[in-house]
Amino acid sequence: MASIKGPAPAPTSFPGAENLRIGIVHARWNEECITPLVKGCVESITKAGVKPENIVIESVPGSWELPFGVSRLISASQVQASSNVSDLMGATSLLDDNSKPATPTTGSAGKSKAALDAVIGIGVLIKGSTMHFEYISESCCSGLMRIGLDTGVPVILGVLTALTEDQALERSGVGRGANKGHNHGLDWGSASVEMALKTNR
Ligand SMILES: O=Nc1c(NC[C@H](O)[C@H](O)[C@H](O)CO)[nH]c(=O)[nH]c1=O
Repeated sequence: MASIKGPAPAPTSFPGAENLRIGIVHARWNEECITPLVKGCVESITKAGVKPENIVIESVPGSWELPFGVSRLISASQVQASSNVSDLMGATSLLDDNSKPATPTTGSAGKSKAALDAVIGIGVLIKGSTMHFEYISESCCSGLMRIGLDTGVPVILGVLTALTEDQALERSGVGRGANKGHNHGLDWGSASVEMALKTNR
């Protein structure tokens, strides 16, 4: 019997997307999954009509740091929008020499002055032999939820909590077998644009 699981098709048009500014903060663990997930996310955000220069990509060491990184990026973009600071993150940038994002930052963070309209937190957690996975997963997901509710800026959950490497690879669209799976980054990108437009009404 075919599975009933899965998202309903995303909207096919996103009027107003050309005015949006979207942030992506991704962890740097399990980059064989992170890289396609970030690329899929950027692909669906630009396909929805967001200008590439309005997509800001930052990276953090791991999923534990995602809530802090997302929170920091949102507040920095709001400061920039209100005070026209030239560099999005200033001296305390999340992005430094040894933390280049999985894909080059498509946006030029210092150029656009609007605050971020939505942010996606992307991480890949793979169960190991200890309880580390459970504690990071719960803290990361509840932290990201809280930031969205506290700030009013939609925060999209882009965290894979996989029990096996194959689960993670397949949900990144790069499965090892004949079934490459589905790149969930595509869904996260569409969700960020939809939620940003719902919030900007
Ligand atoms: O342990 N496994 C993982 C992990 N650990 C690091 C953690 O997120 C954090 O960066 C460090 O504890 C430092 O604070 N981070 C991930 O994104 N995925 C994992 O699968």
